[in-house]
Amino acid sequence: MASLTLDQIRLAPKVLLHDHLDGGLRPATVVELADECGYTALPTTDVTKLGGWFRGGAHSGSLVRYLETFSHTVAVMQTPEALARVARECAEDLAADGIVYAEIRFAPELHTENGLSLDAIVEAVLDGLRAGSEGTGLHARVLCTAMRHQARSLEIAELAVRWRDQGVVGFDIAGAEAGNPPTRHLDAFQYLQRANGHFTIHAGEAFGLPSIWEAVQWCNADRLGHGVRIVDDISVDVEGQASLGPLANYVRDTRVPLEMCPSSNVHTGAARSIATHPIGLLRDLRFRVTVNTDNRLMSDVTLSSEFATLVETFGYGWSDIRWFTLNAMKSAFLPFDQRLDLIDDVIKPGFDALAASAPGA
Ligand SMILES: O=c1[nH]cnc2c1ncn2[C@H]1C[C@H](O)[C@@H](CO)O1
Ligand SMILES: [Zn+2]
Repeated sequence: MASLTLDQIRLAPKVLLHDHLDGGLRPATVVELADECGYTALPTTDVTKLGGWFRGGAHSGSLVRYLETFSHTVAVMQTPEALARVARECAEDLAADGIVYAEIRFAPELHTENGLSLDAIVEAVLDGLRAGSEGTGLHARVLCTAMRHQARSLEIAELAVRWRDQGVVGFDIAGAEAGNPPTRHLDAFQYLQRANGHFTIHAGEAFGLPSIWEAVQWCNADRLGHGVRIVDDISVDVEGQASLGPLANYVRDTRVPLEMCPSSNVHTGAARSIATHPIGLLRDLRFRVTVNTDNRLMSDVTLSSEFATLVETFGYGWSDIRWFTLNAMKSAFLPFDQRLDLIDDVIKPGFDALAASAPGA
């Protein structure tokens, strides 16, 4: 049977849980905003070349080098207008890709260079997302990220709780993983638990099982950002029989959602290739796997292109994309009744209609 095309996948009602606002700018917007705010350190102001530069810098095989490219996007996101524009365009781009629910994350503490307050930063992003989603099928929400090498996580967790009824649905920590374990921010995670808040933790990307173990067993993370290194606790024998260690069993048994970002993992060196990416094994073993973009600009992906790559590599069809999508919607930090409404009224009917009209695989 013919495999699904990118255009077909674009039509599917998809869900995105892991996407960085400062990793998803349009190259033309970076150039225009740099011009407006007088930022002169861009490697080039040629839009095509700049897009290529971000890809080239990001595909370095090192998370630390990958993260260096963000200095340019963050530099041009220092006013309410710039933040709102980037957020509006983000929502427009996700809606155009057929996404019906998205959690967009960013680190407010990175946008204070001109003296903006953390609240003003969140407000501008929420305004932009609202404007870009209007009239589309997209429901956009925000996760406030704290940078794991800094010491503002409790403050950012409090910020997330302060804005929780206005579009912020959770918290995250990101940045260089090695040397900055999740327990460094235990007070923020404990505060969020007392406040009945939700959070995900980037763990098991550039560092292995100890990071995942801390995120799950010390910090009580609701979800794991990436979590690819959970495969280090799984062995597969010559007959293809998998056996799981205690942490892998725990993660699967308790249905901890894994926010997997295959292309980003290849670019940062967390996986050697898409074909050898643990997502294939983890999907077969029925972990609660979701598919995500991470950074659309740096990794040059959309959620649809990411699915198309998986279709090509693993031979996935509609039923697999639907499974990943339902996993993602079930794992969203949106209230249960709203998750259910999107599943019953949008996602299931959408996939049923597509499978009937374009049976592909
Ligand atoms: O994949 C990632 N791992 C760790 N940190 C990341 C990743 N992608 C983006 N970040 C960082 C860089 C951004 O400036 C920050 C907030 O979005 O999060
Ligand atoms: Zn990320």
